[in-house]
Amino acid sequence: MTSPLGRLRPEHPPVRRVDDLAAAFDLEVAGAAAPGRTFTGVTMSSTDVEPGDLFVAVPGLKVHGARFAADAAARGAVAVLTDADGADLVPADVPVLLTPDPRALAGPVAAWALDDPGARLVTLGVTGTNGKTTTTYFVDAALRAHHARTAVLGTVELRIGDDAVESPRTTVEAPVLQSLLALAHQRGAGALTTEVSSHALALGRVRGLRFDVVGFTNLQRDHLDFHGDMEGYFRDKARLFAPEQARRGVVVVDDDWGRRLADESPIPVETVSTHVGAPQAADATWAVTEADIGLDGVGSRFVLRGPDGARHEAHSPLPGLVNVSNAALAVVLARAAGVPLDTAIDAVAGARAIPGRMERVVERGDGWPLCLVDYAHTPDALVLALEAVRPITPGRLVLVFGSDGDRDRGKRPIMGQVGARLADVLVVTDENPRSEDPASIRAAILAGVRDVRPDLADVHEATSRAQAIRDALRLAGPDDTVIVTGKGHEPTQEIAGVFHRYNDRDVYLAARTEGREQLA
Ligand SMILES: CC(=O)N[C@H]1[C@@H](OP(=O)(O)OP(=O)(O)OC[C@H]2O[C@@H](n3ccc(=O)[nH]c3=O)[C@H](O)[C@@H]2O)O[C@H](CO)[C@@H](O)[C@@H]1O[C@H](C)C(=O)N[C@@H](C)C(=O)N[C@H](CCC(=O)O)C(=O)O
Ligand SMILES: Nc1ncnc2c1ncn2[C@@H]1O[C@H](COP(=O)(O)OP(=O)(O)OP(=O)(O)O)[C@@H](O)[C@H]1O
Repeated sequence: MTSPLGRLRPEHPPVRRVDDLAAAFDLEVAGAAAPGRTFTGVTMSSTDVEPGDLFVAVPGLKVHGARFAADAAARGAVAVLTDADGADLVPADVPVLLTPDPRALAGPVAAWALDDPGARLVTLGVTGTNGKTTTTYFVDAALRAHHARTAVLGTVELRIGDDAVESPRTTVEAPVLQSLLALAHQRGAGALTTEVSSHALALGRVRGLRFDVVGFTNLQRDHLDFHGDMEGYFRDKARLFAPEQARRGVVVVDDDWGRRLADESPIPVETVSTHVGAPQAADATWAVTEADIGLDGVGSRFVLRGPDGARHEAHSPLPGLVNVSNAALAVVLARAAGVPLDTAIDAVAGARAIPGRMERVVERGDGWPLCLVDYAHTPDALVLALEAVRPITPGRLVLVFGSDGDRDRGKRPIMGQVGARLADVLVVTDENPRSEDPASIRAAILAGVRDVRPDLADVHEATSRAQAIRDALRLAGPDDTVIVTGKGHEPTQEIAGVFHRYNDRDVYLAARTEGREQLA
């Protein structure tokens, strides 16, 4: 992708005085005097500093950002906001604003500097372990049907209207979020939706923005290295449902965590039950009361019962029951954000493909199998993905997969077992080996495959991911489905510390352009 969003900053930002900032946030000014000094931007990373910026130096998990204050000043930073430890590291000629917790203040200060851009458009945030990306794209589809232009931020990309850049992470740092809100407003967007990761909530990346509506998908075991235990993980997620962070919320109550969040939420919430026949459906504000998985592979039909008891026919445009959950949540979120219900239902039904999320890259026909890309990179997600694809596969299900290096080793044989149990033909290959030996990762996966399929029938191994996809296409017939999982939209593959440009979708498309006879 090129960079049509430029520097991710608004044009002609307001000019702010450093001493006005100090007065507004009751900050002590140390170091060099600041009278008359002005700033026009805020950043937390010295490498992103532009002339005229305020540099927010936070105590990091690895290093104190103030170590880079001299670098920031050399690039044109006019003042530094930091804590007492950081202040000692700032060059004497640079004004310092002191706060005990600079990370917590980064968002509010950036919002103040840009005249609170979040208040000028409708804002939505989606959190939860799984389904954030999918739900934000469904919500965005509904918002697009109601606003002339929208923005969507998350793991896949940072998009305003039709301009997009690759995203550095699921939720950008607080000053970047505020800049994007201002830029989106400047470019005529009426609404912005962002994924909100648990890391973002723990590290204050959405502070300073009060969302109009926030949503919760589900909570499953993940990221416990960072949050400590499930209780800590839940507490961090629940921060999004605080009065200073959001006006109202929508919570999927399919799991115990969602029910607890709805019970304890200090902001008003609507609840959504998405499992047909679940006991909580009776008390939920909204409930999915019927769901038929579409056998055409295009998605599912479902019925959403509203708070007044009315039944609404709706559709999820992606396969699998999880996407009925995501679509139901998206419809209710969009309605809470002001989109008429019927408009939201129609727009979600027609949502366009989400990069790397059950993405149909090549349609079945002309001798080609149906070719999909999905981001499933955990055993649970792989089960869901393969179960969703089975009903739309008249022939054999061909799976191309691997597992990440330098990450959870325990899941590798489990991924192998899942693949061997639920797919017919396996091509085991590499994901992002990072610093590990790719062959030993594949061997760990194959050990799991062997537990289920000791003779390794229809099991193949490929040392290059692109070759693995081509092998799968060669093995697949027109009634088969090929699904490549694990990397989704990712534009690179990390091998031995080097990021190589690589994308699963591109490999499918290149093969189709070359023609089936060239696949050998
Ligand atoms: C665990 C975690 O989230 N760490 C975040 C944290 O890093 P840190 O505290 O270790 O920062 P540090 O490296 O010690 O540096 C301290 C400060 O010095 C600054 N610095 C550093 C070097 C330099 O040259 N100049 C400079 O100014 C840094 O910008 C930082 O502000 O603060 C940094 C900046 O504030 C973040 O960039 C960094 O995110 C890292 C890159 C990251 O990968 N985070 C992942 C885990 C993450 O946030 N993931 C979630 C999604 C999770 C999911 O659902 O899958 C996400 O939202 O993407
Ligand atoms: N509602 C859901 N419940 C459980 N699993 C889901 C749900 N929605 C999607 N998934 C599975 O999780 C995987 C990731 O989906 P998605 O990218 O939408 O989630 P995410 O929360 O954005 O995750 P990530 O932050 O890793 O991108 C998909 O491959 C899908 O198989």
